[in-house]
Amino acid sequence: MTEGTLEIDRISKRYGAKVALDGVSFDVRAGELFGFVGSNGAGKTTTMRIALGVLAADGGEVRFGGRKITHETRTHIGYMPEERGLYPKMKVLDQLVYLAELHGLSANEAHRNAENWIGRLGLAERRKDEVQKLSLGNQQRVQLAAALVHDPAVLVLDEPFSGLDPLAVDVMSGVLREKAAAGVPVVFSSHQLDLVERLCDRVGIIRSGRMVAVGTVAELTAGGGSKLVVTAPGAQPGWAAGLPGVRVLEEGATTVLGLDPSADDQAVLAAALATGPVTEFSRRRRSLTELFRDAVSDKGER
Ligand SMILES: Nc1ncnc2c1ncn2[C@@H]1O[C@H](COP(=O)(O)OP(=O)(O)OP(=O)(O)O)[C@@H](O)[C@H]1O
Repeated sequence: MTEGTLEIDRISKRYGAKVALDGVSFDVRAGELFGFVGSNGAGKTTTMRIALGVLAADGGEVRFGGRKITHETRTHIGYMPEERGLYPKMKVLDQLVYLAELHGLSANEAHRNAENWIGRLGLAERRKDEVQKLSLGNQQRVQLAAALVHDPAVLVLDEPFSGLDPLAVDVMSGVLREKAAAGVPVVFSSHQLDLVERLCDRVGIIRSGRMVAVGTVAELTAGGGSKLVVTAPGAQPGWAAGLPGVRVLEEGATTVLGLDPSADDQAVLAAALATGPVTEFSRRRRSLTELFRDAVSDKGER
């Protein structure tokens, strides 16, 4: 299957009277790692299940490479469900081989791929163990291997990082980046916003079944002014009060100032220098976490 963009186009879904998705659209481009974030119950799992085709949308369409996803193209998607879907009593290697064969690989290819991912994901010593006897983190590694074992053209992962230790997070991050670099559109949901900010090329924020922001982290955090961190050891409290477009957010050994887009940072530097030496003067843009709080504030989801 060739490279392409995964397009989620105006999908909607109701559960009875509850509107879970209301015209959700976003693209995950070939070679892109896309972070899908939103509060509990915002609609992430519903969107991903529809993208995979295990759940039917009431409206809208999902396309890959310009074509509507069909039963055949669906087998080219690697999916990691939130409710981990492994066979508890099956051994790790047997399970991966079985899943690869189910996706149409020959016995030889299935074995080769299964052993490859077992090695890559640090599961070599567990390959003959039943899945149910593994720790949760290792079960998750097997689940990732299960999503990858058939060489998918698209990866859709529901909270792949939850419950992983820092080393496993590094392994997972590396594998996802590598797949993206190989031209696979990769979308994953997560509540770990620092990780999403660090890892993803683009991010989409969903709130109550609607996309409220889509873009690179730099694009999304560019608006709304920025912060300046100033350390001027000789400064007296109130040194920055009254500077145009400047709000004092924190004052102490280090002062944190909120700057409106119109504020003149050089005037702030001059005011700081007027108090004596300045040992730190740096801009800090909004973090994804701050942006997220603003984007989803004032309403719970459930
Ligand atoms: N099978 C179902 N029947 C009825 N309502 C459902 C069903 N599945 C999900 N919902 C509702 O649809 C909304 C979206 O749920 P969804 O699981 O997609 O959210 P989510 O963003 O994945 O949440 P979380 O971060 O908690 O996993 C929620 O209000 C949820 O209660």
